[in-house]
Order: sequence, then structure tokens, then C-alpha cells
Amino acid sequence: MSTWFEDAFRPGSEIQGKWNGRVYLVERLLGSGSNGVVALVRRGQMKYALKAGYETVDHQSEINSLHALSRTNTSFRNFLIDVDDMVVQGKEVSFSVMRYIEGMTISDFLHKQGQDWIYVIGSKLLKKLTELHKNGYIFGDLKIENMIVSRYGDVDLIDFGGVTPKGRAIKQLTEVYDRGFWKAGERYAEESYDLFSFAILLLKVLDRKNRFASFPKMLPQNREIELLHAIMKENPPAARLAPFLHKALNSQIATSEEAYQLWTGLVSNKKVSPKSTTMPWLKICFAASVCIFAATLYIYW
Ligand SMILES: Nc1ncnc2c1ncn2[C@@H]1O[C@H](COP(=O)(O)OP(=O)(O)OP(=O)(O)O)[C@@H](O)[C@H]1O
Repeated sequence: MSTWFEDAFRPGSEIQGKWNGRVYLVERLLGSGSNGVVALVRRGQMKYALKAGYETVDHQSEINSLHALSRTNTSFRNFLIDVDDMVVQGKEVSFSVMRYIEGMTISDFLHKQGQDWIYVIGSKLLKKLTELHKNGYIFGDLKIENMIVSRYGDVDLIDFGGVTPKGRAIKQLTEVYDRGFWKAGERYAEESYDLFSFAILLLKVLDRKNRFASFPKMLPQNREIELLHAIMKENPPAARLAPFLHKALNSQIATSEEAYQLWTGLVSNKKVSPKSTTMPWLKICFAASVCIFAATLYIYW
């Protein structure tokens, strides 16, 4: 017998919301995780990502965060399109419909375009975090799988299941990205929590020796931030970013705005600027991202 999502997400089948009545045509499965199954769907000419939740409580919590963010004057505005229930194999399954983000993982992007793109992607990711943080939220479960990189290094966050209002306990995390795992701080929703995960994400994606594969099995007493220093020594972009990474790993950067300033200072400094054939594009993209960020700050705050 097929599972409920194989039934619901068979390419070409239609999903109709029980309450709002909207009909979505399934194109293909995009992925699945601990909270749900995500499919690429169409309604008219528009493409969307439709997520059907396994656990109503977790899915509901993600929907609540998305609802709140979708109402803000940020790039997350209208990210959430629809929320409804569908009936599959006689059971009600809740689903949410979100903006569809086309792109690839940061690992695949850097593999294709070169590691120097980390400077552009990092600055764009910091801008996303700044928007969230300014609106009183912490992303919580920042990791490679929860972001999509599209053309010119644009960054989108997906999976808002870990989004937590500032001041509360972190509600969803992934071990190696969690500062509690490394005995480097509390699982408390503050900006430095996301900045720690941001530093881990960069190191993980830049590490060519796949050290992170063994970290989850490591005994608690052996989990030392110093283990990550080897990556900073071996990898040229990580070495250039080392002053930033050290501070972020030690929760010495209080806000993402401060992190952005520090990042910009390091990357635009001649000694640390990326050198590669992609440089003109990198410079243009980085300069454009700085201008857009400044304009966003000016308009909204
Ligand atoms: N808005 C979106 N646009 C494009 N693809 C998406 C979108 N949302 C999710 N996906 C795809 O679906 C996959 C699973 O989604 P998601 O990470 O939200 O599920 P999850 O159950 O919350 O996962 P996790 O176990 O990491 O918590 C993602 O890895 C991504 O490939």
C-alpha cells in the first residue's frame, strides 16, 4: 500500500483545500524532512511549494511563525500563500503553501561557482538574519539544508519550524549547528545564537575534509570549538574570515547588524578581498547587496 504522501503527491494529481477550496496541481516531490513532505505545485501559471505536515503541532508552529513573518515589511512578506487541510486516504492532513524558491544548496553553488562566492552569499544571509532579528525573531535552526541559493548568490531561507521569538528557549535545532552542543552558550533565542550557527554553516561548507561527519558521534567532553580552527588554517576563504568566525563562535557579536558591519569590513578590505576570475561579478554583486541593504534599512527603520 502506498503512503499518504505518495498518494497525495503523485505528479499530475490535484490537491484541493477543504476550507479555502483552492486547487493545486502536483508537479513533483521536492523533498521531505522531520516535519513534513514538500511538493512543487502549480495554481494557474504560478509555482508554489506545498508542505504537508506529519505532526500537526510542529507544522502549526511553523505556520504561526510564517503567518507572523508574512505580515512584516521585509523580504518574507507574503511568503505564506495559503493554509488548509486536505483529505488523503480518509485522513485530514494540514498543509501550507509557500513561495517556491528555485535554486540549489550553498554547497552545490560553491562547488559550481567557486568558494570565493562565500563572501557574497554570507553577506546576503546576514541581511536575511538582520530582517528576522529586527522583527523580534531568531531563525533557530540555521543550516545548509534550510537555505536555497539562487542566481547571483541570492539567498532564501526555507523551513521556518525553528523560528522563535527572542527571549524564549530554542525550539528546534540541529546538533552540530547548536552552540549548546559545543558547550559554547545557552539554547536561548538571541541574535548571537543564529550567528554561531552561521559560523558553523560557513565552516561546514568550506571544510574539504568532511570533518563534520564525525562530530555528531563525538563524546560530549571532546566537543571543543578549537577543533574547528584547523578548517580556518587550511582553507583560504575560512582563514580570511577567521576574525569574524572566532567572534561568532564565542558569541562575541551581539547583533546581526554588527555582524554585517564586521563582515563587510573584512571582505571589502584589500588584503582579504576574494581573488578569482569571477571577481568582477563578485564585486558587482557584493556592492549591489550593500546598497540594497542600506536602502532597506533606510526605508524600514
Ligand atoms: N519554499 C520552498 N521552495 C523550494 N523548495 C522547498 C521550499 N520549502 C522546502 N523545500 C524543499 O523541501 C525540502 C524539505 O523541506 P523542509 O526543510 O521545510 O522540511 P522539514 O520537514 O521541515 O525538514 P527538517 O527535517 O530539516 O526540519 C527542502 O530541503 C527543500 O528541498
